[in-house]
Amino acid sequence: SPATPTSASSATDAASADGRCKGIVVVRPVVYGNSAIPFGKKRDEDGHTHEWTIYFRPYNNEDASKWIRKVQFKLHDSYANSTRVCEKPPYEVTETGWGEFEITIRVFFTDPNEKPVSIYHYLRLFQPQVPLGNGKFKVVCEAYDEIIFQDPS
Ligand SMILES: O=C(Nc1ccc(C(=O)N2CC(c3nccs3)C2)s1)[C@@H]1CCCN1
Repeated sequence: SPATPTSASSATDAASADGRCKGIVVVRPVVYGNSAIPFGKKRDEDGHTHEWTIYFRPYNNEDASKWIRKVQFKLHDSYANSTRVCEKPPYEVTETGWGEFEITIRVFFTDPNEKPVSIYHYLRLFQPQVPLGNGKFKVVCEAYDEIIFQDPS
């Protein structure tokens, strides 16, 4: 096979037969998690106690749609349409409920060579509290992570 460059002076130098850029690593910092606000009292019609939002976003304020094709949020099966799809930013779902459960976040990429990734977040309604300044509080439970693309297209 033709001699491959020992060091890629640029991504185009490192392109190989399959169109991937060998030796290139792209790191995408992300944040995912949920916020929640208590109603204050249980809602009579369904017993729900909180409004919450589950979200996935780039850590920096970039246009995520350049590398993210869509984001799916798989809620508990008791929710109608329990697989929610965001085709464009913001990648978030706001719902109401009374308890905590695991949500699967599945991220699909614009690069057809990249498989989707699944991220698991346990919805939190009670801790950690963040004061709103008016004697009330919200809950924010989120994590920083990085999506690593090895030899991207
Ligand atoms: O809480 C928990 N699981 C939950 C699953 C779903 C929950 C919820 O909040 N809701 C269902 C939804 C709807 N109600 C009516 C129509 S959809 C509102 S809570 C577990 C149990 C032990 C520890 N955590």
